Formats: sequence, structure tokens, C-alpha cells
Amino acid sequence: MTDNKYDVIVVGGGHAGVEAALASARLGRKTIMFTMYLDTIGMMSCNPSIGGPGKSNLVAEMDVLGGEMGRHTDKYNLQLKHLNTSKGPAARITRGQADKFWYRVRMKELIENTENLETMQDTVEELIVENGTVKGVRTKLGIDYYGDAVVLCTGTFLRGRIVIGDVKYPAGRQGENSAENLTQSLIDNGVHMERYQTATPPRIDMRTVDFTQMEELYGEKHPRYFSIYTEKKENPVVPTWLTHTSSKTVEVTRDMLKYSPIVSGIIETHGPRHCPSLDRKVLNFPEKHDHQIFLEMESLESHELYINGLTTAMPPFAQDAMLRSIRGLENAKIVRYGYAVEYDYAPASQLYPSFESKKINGLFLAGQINGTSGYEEAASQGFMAGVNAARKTMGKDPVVIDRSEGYMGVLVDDIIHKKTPEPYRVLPSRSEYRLTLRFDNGFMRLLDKAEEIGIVPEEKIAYLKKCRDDVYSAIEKIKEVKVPMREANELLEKVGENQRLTKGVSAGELLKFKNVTYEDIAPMAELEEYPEFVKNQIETMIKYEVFIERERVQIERFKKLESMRIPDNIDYTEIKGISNIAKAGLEEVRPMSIGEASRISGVTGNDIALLIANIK
Ligand SMILES: Cc1cc2nc3c(=O)[nH]c(=O)nc-3n(C[C@H](O)[C@H](O)[C@H](O)COP(=O)(O)OP(=O)(O)OC[C@H]3O[C@@H](n4cnc5c(N)ncnc54)[C@H](O)[C@@H]3O)c2cc1C
Ligand SMILES: NC(=O)c1ccc[n+]([C@@H]2O[C@H](COP(=O)([O-])OP(=O)(O)OC[C@H]3O[C@@H](n4cnc5c(N)ncnc54)[C@H](O)[C@@H]3O)[C@@H](O)[C@H]2O)c1
Repeated sequence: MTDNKYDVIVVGGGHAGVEAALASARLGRKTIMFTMYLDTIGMMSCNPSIGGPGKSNLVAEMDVLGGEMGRHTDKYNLQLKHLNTSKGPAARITRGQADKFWYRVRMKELIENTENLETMQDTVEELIVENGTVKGVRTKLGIDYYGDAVVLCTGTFLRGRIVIGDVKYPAGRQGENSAENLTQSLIDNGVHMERYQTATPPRIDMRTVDFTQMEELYGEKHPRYFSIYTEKKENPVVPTWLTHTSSKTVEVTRDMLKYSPIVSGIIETHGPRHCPSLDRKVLNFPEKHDHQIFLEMESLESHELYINGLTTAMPPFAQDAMLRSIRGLENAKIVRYGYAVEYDYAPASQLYPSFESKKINGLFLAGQINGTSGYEEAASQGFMAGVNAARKTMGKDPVVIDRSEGYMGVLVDDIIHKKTPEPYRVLPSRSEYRLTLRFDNGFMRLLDKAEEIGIVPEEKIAYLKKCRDDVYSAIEKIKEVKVPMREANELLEKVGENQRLTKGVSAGELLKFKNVTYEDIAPMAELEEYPEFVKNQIETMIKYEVFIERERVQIERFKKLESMRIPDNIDYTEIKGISNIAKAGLEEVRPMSIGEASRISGVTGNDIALLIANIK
């Protein structure tokens, strides 16, 4: 049937699927997005929060490249808050609390109104594969759809099993079916599958909470937005509330541990280490009593409160008891119990950095199916997979972001090369170039990639290029301007610096003083008025010049190793001296460069030296 022929088929309407489908359609490819339930497009399975350390950087990077998550969060949020403001620039980020209802509803609307994009509510059960190349998908309703590329973004739905206490039943998320048969089709086509687990806290009715016993936290009226294009007069500042667990909570939880599915063994799979359940926290840190509990509104349209910090899949009576031991929640009523979900995923060592499968030509995988956890991780993978699936159908080479260019590069590189025993989430500590990959400078790092991808309109690219040029020329000007000693010392005194100078300095040297700001220096260098994000760049790049330069040298070294290509047909068994662990890792990943080989678990410096000698 010609009607069922598409360029790109996207399976999944979660954060990965949405970005993949939008990217592909915006690149002019005829795209169809499958979801098991149309009303949950863009659904946040758990917390309404977007951003946080590392995750904010992913959202900002996607925004510069043409992704949706950043501007959508800027539009439909309850608060945006600056975190780590007193720390160095690598740590400063924005954390958003989305309005979960409007985020989802408006995302569906956007998908429906995007040219070249169709949606279909049906469950994909089988891949149609011929001679190792994917040709389309077959659905539960028995319909075949054909496509030149397929992107799988199936989240927690593949053979999903929900666990609450000793109750276990099939579901992808609570209230939604699981996808039972697609896993087998992947296995039949040579894809290795494993299982992970994740969990979510209970939700309560906010009318049953005593807020007088809690600290109220607001966001910023004028935050640094996720999207460089967002212009808003003011952002909402709906509060969240902070309370803590007590020794009573720990006591109750300990008493109830025998009912915990992680203790009873009902849950055998690994969950996200960086988002442990309260039962896990009590097991691992028995001496700690005052765990933070943030209460966050899910939406202005609802009375549901999310209890950040109380993730658990304990039985309902245990959840009630744990909850009521927390200050301000003594009379709180649960409207949805917390639960865990176990699901199938495909370890990402089976992928190329373009997100294309090494096992099935034309098949791309993105999001939780790659063993990651988190909306931002899913969305950024979905975006790149959608771009590269579209490019493949246009006969273009993939676009790949490397670890020196973005957290998006760190993420894909890590999941392919490093084995983690739990779902992977991005963290600042995973990047060796943290000062370079800041939340605020995506437009400095990724503009050329954005141009190559071709989603961002030309006029926006031209505008950002001018901004980037302005940053460099303003830095040069600031460094050239000489400030006489007296004037410099007057400024230092005014801003509360103790040090005094014995001769004149450049304006650039002055700006390196902690309390001296861009606004103090701009008139000296007679700079024109720039947008805030440009001013911020100029200041940060001058203040932290030494450290940024140090990273630049390391990045050059990294790029050199990345450019040393390994021949496709290399036979690792023939290279003498390489350890068996290294051989197994190299054979599994089949790295494209020496740089890539050096990051595979189990490959040592000695193995790399032998490899280099062998390919010369
Ligand atoms: C209980 C729970 C708690 C979580 N807690 C958090 C959290 O607090 N913060 C956080 O950042 N992350 C959390 N996560 C993880 C986060 O939800 C996921 O990482 C993220 O949503 C994954 O996005 P995704 O696009 O890969 O998949 P999902 O958002 O899971 O979307 C999957 C989509 O694929 C569709 N689908 C699946 N299989 C098929 C098929 N065969 N045919 C057709 N359609 C199909 C589904 O209908 C759905 O639209 C949690 C997840 C769960 C389930
Ligand atoms: N279950 C899962 O699969 C899974 C996986 C990954 C992350 N998560 C969830 O994703 C979210 C992001 O993870 P995270 O570790 O970055 O946590 P986070 O965003 O909750 O915390 C980041 C920082 O923000 C602070 N913070 C948290 N809530 C706040 C609020 N309402 N107001 C002000 N400050 C607040 C925290 O103290 C911390 O310093 C969390 O809610 C976590 O539970 C869940």
C-alpha cells in the first residue's frame, strides 16, 4: 500500500520520540510517529522537573541545534530556578518545573500541526527486516508500514512490569499497556536485550498538606531561560515546598523494609543509582535521618503534588505510614501510589555514535531503550537519532557531536563505551571538559553543527553567528584597552576588592578580579549594547581564561586521537600483546578511531600503544 510508505517511522511519543519525529519532519522527511496512546504524547512519567546539573546543558545544546524541549519548558513552566549561583560557571544552571498538563497538551498540538508529520495510535509489534536492513514495522492491528529508516523510542514499555509491594502486573507506565512483542522481534534480528528498573514516588492531594510547617521556595522572575530565543516579560514563580524526613520516617521505613520489593527480591533488576528509593536510602545510609523532600505542583490545573525524594514501590500501607511520618504530611492523602517498573532495553554498545544500530541497517534507537534514564537524556538522543535517520534517507552522512563539543557527545560516547550497572544519567562529573561545556555557551560551541543539520532557520543562524563574532571582538577590545592605575584602583575600591595596583592594566586584567563585572568594564572599552547572553559570555571567557585555555589544549589532544582512524576490516585477534578483555571490548564496539578505542571499558594504555603500532 503506497499510503503506508514513509521516509522515517518513529516508534514512541515520549521525549525521545517527540524530538525525533519533529526533527525528521522539520528536515522535510515524510514522517509517522506511533504511540500506544495519543493522549500521552510528551508525557512526563515522573517528576515535572526539567534541567538540573548536566541535564540543563543537554536541553540548552538541543535548543541551539533546533530541538523543542528548551523552548517548550520556557513556555509551559511553573518556575525556573537558578542553581549553584555561588559556584563556578561550569556548575551554574537553570532548573525548571514544568506544568506537566500544559507541557503534554501543547506538545501534542505542536506535533499535530507540524508539516510532514502524521501520528498513529497503535502498538508496533514487529520490525520488517530484509537482508539486515529495516524496511518498516508491523503493528498489533496487523497493518504494515514501510519506511527507509525506523527510530525506536519505546521508553519503559517493552515488556514493562509494574511492581507495588508484592503486586506485579504488565504495564509500560501505570495506567498504560506494555508492548509485549517488539523485544522478540529485536532479538530475532540479532539485538541483545537486557532489563532495568526505575521507580516513582506517590502523588498526594495538596489540600491535605500543612504547608505552614514547610519552607516555601520560589523561582526567578527573570531567569536564564533554556532557549536562547525565549523572550518573556516575566516568568511565573509558583512555589515549591521543602520539608525533611525525620527519625520516625527512618524507623517506619526500617520496620516496613520486609515488604520492600527490593528486599523481598520481587525487583531483581537495577534501578537508577542517582535517584534511589527511600527504602534504598535507608538501607544504604541508615544513620541519616533528614533526607530532603521537595513538594512540587504537577500543574496549575490539578491538586496533585509530586513528592520529590520519596520514590518507593513499597506496598500501599507502607507508603501511607512513611508519608505520614514527614513534617507537614501527617494528614496527607495519596492519590496515586508510588511504583517501580521493570522493562527491556538494548545495551547501547550495539549502536554507532549516530544512534544507528550496528545489527540492523536503517534502525535507530533513542531514549530509555538505550539504557538511559531521564527526560533530557531521552530528548537529546531522540533529536540526534531523528536528524540522522532523516539524513540517512537523504543520502547524507550522520552528524555526530563529540565529547569535547557537548554533553550530548559525552552521553552517546559513554553509553556506547562504558558499561554501567544501572540506567545511565548525565552528570557534570562525566565530562572531562566541564568548563567548556557550559549551560550558557551552547551557541558558541554548536553553531556550525546547527548549520550542518539545517533545522534552525538561516536568519537565526546568522543572528547567532553575529553574536559569536561579537563575543570574540569584544574580548579583543577589552584586552587591548589600557586602564590608568588611578582609574583601575578607584574601580577596585568601589567594588570592594582589597588589592591595589602599582601601574596601569588592561581592562581584561581588571575584569579577572572577582567583584569586577562586565558592566564595570564595558564603558572603558566603549562596547555597544549586547544581549545578556553575549555579555555573560564575554565576562565568563575573560574571567576564566586560564582554565578554559587549559581545557582547549586537552581538547586539541583529544581531537588528534579522534582523527586517527582504525580500518573497518581490522582483525583484533591478530594483534599480539593486547589483553583478552581489551580484545573482547574492541570486538564488541568496533571503534572507528583510536580515541574511541581508548574509552572502551577494559582497554588500557598499553593496548592502545599496540593498536597504534599495528595500524601505522
Ligand atoms: C516510573 C518512572 C519514573 C521515572 N522517573 C523519572 C524522573 O523523575 N525524572 C526523569 O528525568 N526521568 C524519570 N524517568 C525516566 C523518564 O521518564 C524516561 O527516561 C523518559 O521519559 C524516557 O523517554 P522515552 O522517550 O525514551 O520514553 P517514554 O517517555 O517512556 O515514552 C515511550 C513512548 O513510546 C511509546 N511506545 C512504546 N512502545 C511502543 C510500541 N511498541 N509501539 C508504539 N508505541 C510504543 C509509548 O506509548 C510512549 O509514547 C522515569 C520513568 C518512569 C517510568
Ligand atoms: N526514577 C527515575 O528513573 C529517575 C531517574 C533520574 C532522575 N530522576 C528524577 O529526576 C529529577 C532530576 O534529578 P536530580 O537528581 O537532578 O534532582 P533534582 O532536580 O530534584 O535536584 C537537583 C538540585 O535541585 C535541588 N532541588 C530539587 N527540587 C527542588 C525544588 N523544588 N526547588 C529548589 N531546588 C530543588 C536539589 O536539592 C538539588 O540540589 C529528580 O526528581 C529525580 O528524582 C528519576
